[in-house]
Amino acid sequence: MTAHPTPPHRSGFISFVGRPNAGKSTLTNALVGEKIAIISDKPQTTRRAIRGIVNRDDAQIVIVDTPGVHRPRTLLGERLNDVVTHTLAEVDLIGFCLPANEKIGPGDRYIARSLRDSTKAPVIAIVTKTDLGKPKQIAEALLRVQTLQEDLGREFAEIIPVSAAADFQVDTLCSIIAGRLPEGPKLFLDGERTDESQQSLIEEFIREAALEEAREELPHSIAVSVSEMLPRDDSDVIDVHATLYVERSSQKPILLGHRGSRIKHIGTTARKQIESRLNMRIYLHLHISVLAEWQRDPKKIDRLGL
Ligand SMILES: Nc1nc2c(ncn2[C@@H]2O[C@H](COP(=O)(O)OP(=O)(O)OP(=O)(O)O)[C@@H](O)[C@H]2O)c(=O)[nH]1
Repeated sequence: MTAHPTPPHRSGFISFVGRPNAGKSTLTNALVGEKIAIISDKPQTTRRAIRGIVNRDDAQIVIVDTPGVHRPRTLLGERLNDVVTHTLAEVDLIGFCLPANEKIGPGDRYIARSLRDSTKAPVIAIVTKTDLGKPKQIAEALLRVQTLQEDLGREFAEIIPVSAAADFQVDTLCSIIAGRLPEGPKLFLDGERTDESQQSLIEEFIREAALEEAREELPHSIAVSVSEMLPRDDSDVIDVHATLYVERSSQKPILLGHRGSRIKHIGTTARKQIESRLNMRIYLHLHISVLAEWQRDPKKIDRLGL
């Protein structure tokens, strides 16, 4: 009997791109197995590159979840696009997410051309949300995807249908990604799932809770900044002070709710998420402040660390 040689360990970075709502965050979470990127029904909720790490016996996959590439309309949009281009130039692999239940549009072609211009990394076409389509539609979607190769300027390394929601082919995708990373040792220690700072994660969780509450009224106008995290002397509780920024004073009461009921609810939801995900005990002090037109002002964006 001949012993099989152990396959080499691989490690590297992958970034998922795709237009808003393509399912990038959900896929990241399905692969990493923990809620790290924030998810929302509203597009453009992912504001910064968040890394999730998948540790396997044969590979370590570091996922850099980028905001959707899109034509910038505001300064914040431009910054997000800068982050994206910067990130794309440095990754080993790209996963281009294309929802099975939607036609390929100008947005997808724009992304394909951005990829052509900004990276030489292999691109895997991932047809997402297959649970939303019939087999015939999925087959058609897989064919349609190939037309993007013209804009991409090269062939896709793979084309694979997945559903993060129905856990269809997520493991297969994981193996494909692992197999395409360069040989190398682990880049992050075991047990580490994200290198995003605790504070940023806390901000993301609060923002997600606020979006859940005020989805209809304030789709994009909420930013969150943690100002202080103070450990208590007499217990392991940490007092976290955070501010939710809205753009207009008329938006303040929306977040406050009747007698502060909404902000209270946001606080409870966020605290529970933070405590269970980050394994810490906190007391959350939430404040609401108006930062007028923060999306268009570079100084204000800097203040929020975006
Ligand atoms: N049915 C179904 N819905 C999905 C699946 N993946 C994602 N979704 C939903 O699609 C919506 C968008 O998913 P996200 O993961 O936030 O998409 P995204 O590409 O990260 O979006 P942005 O952050 O806006 O760029 C959410 O409502 C998800 O619940 C899936 O496999 N099946």
